Amino acid sequence: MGEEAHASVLDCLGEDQLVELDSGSNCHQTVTFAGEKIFVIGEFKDDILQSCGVRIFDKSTGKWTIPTVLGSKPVSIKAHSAILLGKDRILVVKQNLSLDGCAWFLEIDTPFIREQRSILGTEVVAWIKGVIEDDSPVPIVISGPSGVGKGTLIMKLMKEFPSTFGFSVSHTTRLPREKEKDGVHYHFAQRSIMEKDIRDGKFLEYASVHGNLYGTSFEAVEAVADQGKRCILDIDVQGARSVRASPLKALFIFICPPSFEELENRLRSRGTETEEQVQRRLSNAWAELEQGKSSNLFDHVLVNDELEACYRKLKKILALHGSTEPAYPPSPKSGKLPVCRSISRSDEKILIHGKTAEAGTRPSVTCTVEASLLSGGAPGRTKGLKLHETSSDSPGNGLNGIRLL
Ligand SMILES: Nc1nc2c(ncn2[C@@H]2O[C@H](COP(=O)(O)OP(=O)(O)O)[C@@H](O)[C@H]2O)c(=O)[nH]1
Ligand SMILES: Nc1ncnc2c1ncn2[C@@H]1O[C@H](COP(=O)(O)OP(=O)(O)O)[C@@H](O)[C@H]1O
Repeated sequence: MGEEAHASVLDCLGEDQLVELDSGSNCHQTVTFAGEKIFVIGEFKDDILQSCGVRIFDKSTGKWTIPTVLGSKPVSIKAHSAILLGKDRILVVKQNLSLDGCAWFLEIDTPFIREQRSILGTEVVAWIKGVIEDDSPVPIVISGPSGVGKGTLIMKLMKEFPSTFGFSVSHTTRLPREKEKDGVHYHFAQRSIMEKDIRDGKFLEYASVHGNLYGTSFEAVEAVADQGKRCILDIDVQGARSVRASPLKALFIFICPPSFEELENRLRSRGTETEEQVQRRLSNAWAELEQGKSSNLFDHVLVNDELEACYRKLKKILALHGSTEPAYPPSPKSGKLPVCRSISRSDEKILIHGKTAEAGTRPSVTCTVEASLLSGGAPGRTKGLKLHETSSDSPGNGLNGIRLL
């Protein structure tokens, strides 16, 4: 950060909690006060990529720090407003016109940040993207022992309903099988790189399965949602448990074999594993079957005996009739958020003062955010932004109520 910007920040000390360095619609940096620290968010001339950056000024030491930034950050954050929520995170609202990607959270002192600070020995912050919650059907988690037919059932579903379902492409450290393609079946990764990405908060869940590391990145799930499709995750029981514990709502389905002998037959006849690997998968299958059938983790347990019969049951659970692709409610992501001008606070509510894009239709709009509803979450984990219409005077673009969950 240049001397000029330093001076501007220091000039702001003692003023209100939120101070915009460059006032007006082209504000490039905001300053948020959090105890002894001051967080400057925006684009900095000295950042090579000119992407969104964070600088911290510590009043007690009088020093500036460039923190380690975790989570995927907003690509550009030229015009935005920011406000401190509680003591541990900053809400950043970009002046996007589209609802998707307009709201971000910067974690500054959550338990996760404190832990990372002590591990890394540096200042740490983490970005979380706010996502618009809509009424789209939730992702589907499919688990079951190796060789039970998960992949076969998922393939059938995606073939019959190509516009409805999308596969979450996991990362794995295992070697590709003959017909597997990188980026399609899995992202085949080096262990050290995958472990670093896990540390950097890029994974929704991960687990060590049959001696290899497997994980679902946030990006994998978001890529499917961005295509407007319902996401299918093929993950093991440990992964299913992690997803259950995460804010991602999902439907959990466990697939069982008709017998252990049949599972062994299928695994061997698939011919993709060495004898040693088959043995390992079979011995893990006992525990997986035990957990899958006895825990309350799964919403449905399906026995994959005769393939077509099992597939029909799966379609029934997913409310699919015949081969007609279901018509899902339109996503509000295409809606318009009033251009955010500034944010303020009133009791437990955060008010986002905006202007609509179409000049003359509605000169100013205020969105209300329930501050009390903001809590928890790991870095990279998305938060729900619930939109509700609060005004009936402009039905066309009346998305002027925001609730953050
Ligand atoms: N936790 C977790 N498990 C995964 C993920 N991707 C795949 N798995 C599970 O890892 C196990 C082994 O997968 P794979 O090597 O493809 O063998 P297969 O199940 O026999 O086809 C299966 O139980 C998968 O469901 C993931 O991203 N996370
Ligand atoms: N209901 C079924 N009856 C007989 N064979 C099946 C059935 N379902 C799947 N298979 C076969 O079993 C093998 C393992 O299935 P796969 O889908 O790869 O399992 P998973 O993904 O659970 O490891 C494959 O060769 C597949 O064709």
